[in-house]
Amino acid sequence: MAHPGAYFYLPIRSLRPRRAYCPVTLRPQPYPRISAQCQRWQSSHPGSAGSDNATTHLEPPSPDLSHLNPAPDDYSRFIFQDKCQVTMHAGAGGNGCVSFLREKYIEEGPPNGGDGGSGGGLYIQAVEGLTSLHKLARRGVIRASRGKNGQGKSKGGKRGDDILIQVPVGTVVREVERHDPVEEEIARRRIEMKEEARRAEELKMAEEMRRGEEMRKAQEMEMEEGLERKEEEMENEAPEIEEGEAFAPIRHDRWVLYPGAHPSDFLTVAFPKIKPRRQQIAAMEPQAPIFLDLSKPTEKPILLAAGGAGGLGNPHFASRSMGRPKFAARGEGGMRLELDFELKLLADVGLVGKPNAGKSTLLRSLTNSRTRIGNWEFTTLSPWIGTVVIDDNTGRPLVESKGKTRRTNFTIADIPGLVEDAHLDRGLGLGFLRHIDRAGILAFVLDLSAGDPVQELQKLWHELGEYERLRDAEPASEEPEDLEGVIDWGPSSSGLPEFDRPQNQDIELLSPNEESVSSPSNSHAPRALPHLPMPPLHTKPWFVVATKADLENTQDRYRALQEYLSAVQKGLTEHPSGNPNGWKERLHAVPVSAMRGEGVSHIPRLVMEFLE
Ligand SMILES: Nc1nc2c(ncn2[C@@H]2O[C@H](COP(=O)(O)OP(=O)(O)OP(=O)(O)O)[C@@H](O)[C@H]2O)c(=O)[nH]1
Ligand SMILES: [Mg+2]
Repeated sequence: MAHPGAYFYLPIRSLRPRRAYCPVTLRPQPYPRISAQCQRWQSSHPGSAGSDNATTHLEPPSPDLSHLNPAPDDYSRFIFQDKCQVTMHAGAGGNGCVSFLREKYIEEGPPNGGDGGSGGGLYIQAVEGLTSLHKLARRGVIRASRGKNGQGKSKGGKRGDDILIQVPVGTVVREVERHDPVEEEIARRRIEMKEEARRAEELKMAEEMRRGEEMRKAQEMEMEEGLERKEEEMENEAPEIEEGEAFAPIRHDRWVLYPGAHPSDFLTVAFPKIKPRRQQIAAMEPQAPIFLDLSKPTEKPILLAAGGAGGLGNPHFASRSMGRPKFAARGEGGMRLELDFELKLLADVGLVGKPNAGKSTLLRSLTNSRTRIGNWEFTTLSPWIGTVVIDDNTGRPLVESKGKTRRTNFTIADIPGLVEDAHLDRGLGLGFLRHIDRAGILAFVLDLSAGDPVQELQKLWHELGEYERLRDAEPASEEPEDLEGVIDWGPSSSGLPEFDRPQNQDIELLSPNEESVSSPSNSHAPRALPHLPMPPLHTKPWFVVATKADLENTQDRYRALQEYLSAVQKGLTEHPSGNPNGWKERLHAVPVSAMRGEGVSHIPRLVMEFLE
């Protein structure tokens, strides 16, 4: 036990209770205006913003609001990419092995070369939690590994490792180009067989003509010199050599030769005509050309391209006439795919507003994002995606989900500010209007302190409408004039491809008479992909976030905005987009002070209503 005298030496400061850090005392100004507006909004929307327990969960007392009004250098860099093209290679199959059993007293054992391992496949999966394609874009070329070669003693080669690429939900994958060695080999064989059939036909005709000629000559001779002389002539004729029977040069791209063999050993070897092979799993590949609309998370990875089949070892070629074949098959090559990835759904909610409206501050107050905030226009120069976690990762949802799919979070995109005539590429260009196009729900962020919010809303809708008009007119003007040789294809309406390729289609040898199957997959010219079809902007659910409600003279403006929206909803006023079919089921204007973090808790509730 310490001596009571010891306390005498302690500094007096340490004995005093520490004063808790309290932002309220640091910023003593009350904000009665926003609180009053929020309360009114709550009472008018009892379902969505009541004073139930969930509110207290959603809006825990924030001890520190400095992150909502940060210093100019307090932000992080957000790398974002919504489009990219990637070249992907499936692994080639390993080669078969040429080997023979060697044992004591067995001089020339039977063949025992193992088969090569199959190459690694390419898989894709859409997962939640990813928001950008920049990681994929950085990889550029992706290769699955090759299967290992077979070995002696009938040891098969190890199969190559598969590659799984993960993309954000809402990604659309389209094929730009493909190079399929198996398909090419099939096409080459088809040409060869046609050529052979043509040559056989020619020989047959030549033979018939020769026979006819001989008959004619014989008759003449019979008449002129007699039968004896004709027989003499026929004996002197050269023996028939069928061109088709000549041995073709060895195809080293298809065969592995026994290293111990001499090239002359193969002069009389007739290499079997084996069909190009595919792995069984290749039947699961989506139909070419690939079009995948990954609008939902995919539980199981989807196969894009199976690796090449492994080559067969030499025992496969043993026959009665050739007991010890000194060759084995090489593995089939892997497919090369050039794929275009595009985010069709950037985020569940897109923040649309003029520069300096307070979009980034709103995103900061809703999420943990560290987007840049500044009191000047174009603080945000590229989209930022934030995730609103609605179950706090505790398993107990803060917003009760009524739908079957229990969502635990949703994403919000902070998009650079929209200026007047943005559709004419003013401001930060048309690029970010494309991002607005890719948001599921539009949240119009209106600065109540900046002027008439109704007018502002109408201007924003006008820009969107003009952009939409240009966007829809674009494909026609971009159509290439010369369409010859371009293979036209339309994305499947069902989104996900149908896995209906017959199992044995790939290993079937086509008869020479068969017409060549159109193979759009093998067209080598890269195709200009058409624009992704997007739903019309005016049909998307939308709501208004009336921000900076803590400032002076904002109450009347908010009231006017509310009246305007209820008139639109009732059909008394034209939809701000000017389109009679514009979405106006449930129009809300949520007053918030993003900088104070007040009123923002209603937004997750509202968004969840829309999402369900
Ligand atoms: N008083 C008040 N000021 C706010 C509020 N929200 C944002 N601001 C201020 O408004 C200014 C602009 O905020 P930002 O969030 O950067 O605006 P923005 O819409 O992202 O602007 P851009 O990125 O340029 O398009 C900053 O100085 C913020 O502090 C608010 O609710 N109340
Ligand atoms: Mg911003």
